[in-house]
Amino acid sequence: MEQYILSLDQGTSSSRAIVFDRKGQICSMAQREFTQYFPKPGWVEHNPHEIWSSQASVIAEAIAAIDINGLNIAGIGITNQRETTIVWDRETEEPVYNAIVWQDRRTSEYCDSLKAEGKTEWIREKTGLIIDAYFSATKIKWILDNVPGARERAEKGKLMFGTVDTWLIWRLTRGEVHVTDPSNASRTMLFNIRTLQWDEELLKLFDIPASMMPEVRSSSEVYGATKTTIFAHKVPIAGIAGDQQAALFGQMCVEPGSVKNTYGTGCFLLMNSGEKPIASKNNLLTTIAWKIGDKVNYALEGSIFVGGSVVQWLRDGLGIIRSSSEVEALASSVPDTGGVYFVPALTGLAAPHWDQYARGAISGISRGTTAAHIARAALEGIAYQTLDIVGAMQRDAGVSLVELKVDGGAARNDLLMQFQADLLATKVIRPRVTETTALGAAYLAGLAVGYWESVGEIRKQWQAEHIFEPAADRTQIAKAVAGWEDAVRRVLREKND
Ligand SMILES: Nc1ncnc2c1ncn2[C@@H]1O[C@H](COP(=O)(O)OP(=O)(O)O)[C@@H](O)[C@H]1O
Ligand SMILES: O=P(O)(O)OC[C@H](O)CO
Repeated sequence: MEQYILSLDQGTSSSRAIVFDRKGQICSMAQREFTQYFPKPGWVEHNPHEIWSSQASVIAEAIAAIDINGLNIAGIGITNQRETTIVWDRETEEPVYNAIVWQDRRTSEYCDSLKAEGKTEWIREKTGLIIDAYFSATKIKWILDNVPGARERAEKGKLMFGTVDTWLIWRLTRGEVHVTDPSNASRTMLFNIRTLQWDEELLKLFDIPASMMPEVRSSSEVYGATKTTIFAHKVPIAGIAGDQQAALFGQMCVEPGSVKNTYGTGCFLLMNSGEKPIASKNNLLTTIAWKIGDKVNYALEGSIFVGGSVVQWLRDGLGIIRSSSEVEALASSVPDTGGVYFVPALTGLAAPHWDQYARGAISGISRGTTAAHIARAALEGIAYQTLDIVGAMQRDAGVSLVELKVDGGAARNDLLMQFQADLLATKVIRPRVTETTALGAAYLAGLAVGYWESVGEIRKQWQAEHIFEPAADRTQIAKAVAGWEDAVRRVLREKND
C-alpha cells in the first residue's frame, strides 16, 4: 500500500493540509481561510474552534482528493503560526477566550513597564527574545488577568495553555496529549533556550502557573496517535515545528550559515547558527530552529511584521488592485518609484528597530506620482526591510550572505525577487516546491517514523526553480538605500519623541 506523509500548516490567514510523497512532491493540497477578528485597534484574534474546524476540513479534503485513508499515512507533521496563544479548560476543552494572535498589540504598555523595570537583558539572556507584545507570555497573562475567574481556575490546575501546534494535537488526540516542541516553546518568552526548560523565574514574573504548560518534546518523534473520526485508523503524529523554523528545514538550510527568507503575511529571515545560540548585538532574535534526537539547532531570526500584507492593504485599504497577484503588473508599468518610499510600519516595526508605536508612511509624493509608483514602492519596502535584517545578521554572525533562499506567497513576485537580489547584491534562489513550511514539517515527521532514513537522503530532493542574479548599478542602489534610511528615520517614534 502506497504511503504518504500528511502535513498540517496552520497559518495566520489560512489552514492548509498537504500530502507529500517519498520524493517530497505535493500529491494533494487543500486550503481554507478563516475569520480574523479585530475587536479594537491593534487587537487581533482567531476563534480556536474555527482554527480546528478549518484544519479538520482541509485534512478531509486533501486525503479524499487522492482517495487515500489513514492507513496510507505514515505520519503527520504539524507546523503553525507561532506565538498565538490559546487557553482552554482541561475538562470541557472549551477555550476561555479567543486565540490572541501574534500580531496583537494589546500588551504593549505592559511590555514598556517591563523595559522600564530594567528586565530587557535578563529576559534576552534566558529566552533570546526582545521584550515585545509579539510573544506569548504577556498574552497568557492578559487572559488570566482579564477573563473573569480565569486566574483562580488556572491556579487550581484547571486551565491549559498551548500555541496552535499544542491545540491541534490536543484536538487530534481527543485530549490525550499536551505537548509542544522547542521551536514553538522558544517563542513564548517563558522557555529558557539554554536549559531547554520552562523557566521558573519567568513563570513567576508573568504569574503563570506551571501546571498550564505543555510538555516540551523534540521536533521529530511520535507524540501520540490520532483519535478523531477524520481517520478511521490511528495515525502517528510525529513532527512539530513553528512555521518559520519548519521553512528553514524545508529549504534544507541545515548547515550553519545557511539562510532563508519567507515572504508571507510578514517576512521572517532565519539563519541556521548550528548547535550554539548566537547572542545578537543588533536586535535580532536568538531562537531554537529544531531539536532532533538530543541535538538542538539554533537560529538567528529577523522578524518583519508587514510583508505580503502590505499588498493586501493596497487591495483592501487603497483598492488599487483587485488581487495580490495584480500588484506585479501594476508595479512593472513604471520603471521606478519616481522617488516614492513606502515604509510599511502598519503594526509597528519589528527587527531591527523594535518600535511598537511606529506607523506606516508613504513619502516623496509629487504631482507625477501614480498608483503604479505606490505599488512599486510597497514592494520595494518589503525588500528594503529584508536588507536591514541582512545587514544586522551579517554584523552578528561576522559573515557575508552568499545566497538567499526564498519562499512564501509574495516570493512568487519576480519583480520583488529581482529587486531583492539587486539590493542585497547576492543570488536569490526560489525552490521548485514553494510550500517549504509544510514540507519541513513533513520531513520532521517522516524522519521520526522512518519514512525517510536521514537528512542526507532528503537533502537531495531540494531543487531550484529560479535564480535571480543581481544586476543593478551599485551607485544607484547606494543612493536608493540612503533614501530608504531617511524614510525609516522619519517613522521611528521612539527616536522622534
Ligand atoms: N504575486 C504576489 N506579489 C506580492 N505579494 C503576494 C503575491 N501573491 C500573494 N502575495 C501576498 O502573500 C501573502 C500570502 O502568503 P502566504 O505564504 O500564503 O502567507 P501566510 O502563510 O502568512 O498566510 C499575502 O499577504 C499576499 O498579499
Ligand atoms: O502565519 P505566517 O506564515 O504569517 O507566520 C507567522 C509567524 O509564525 C509569526 O511569528
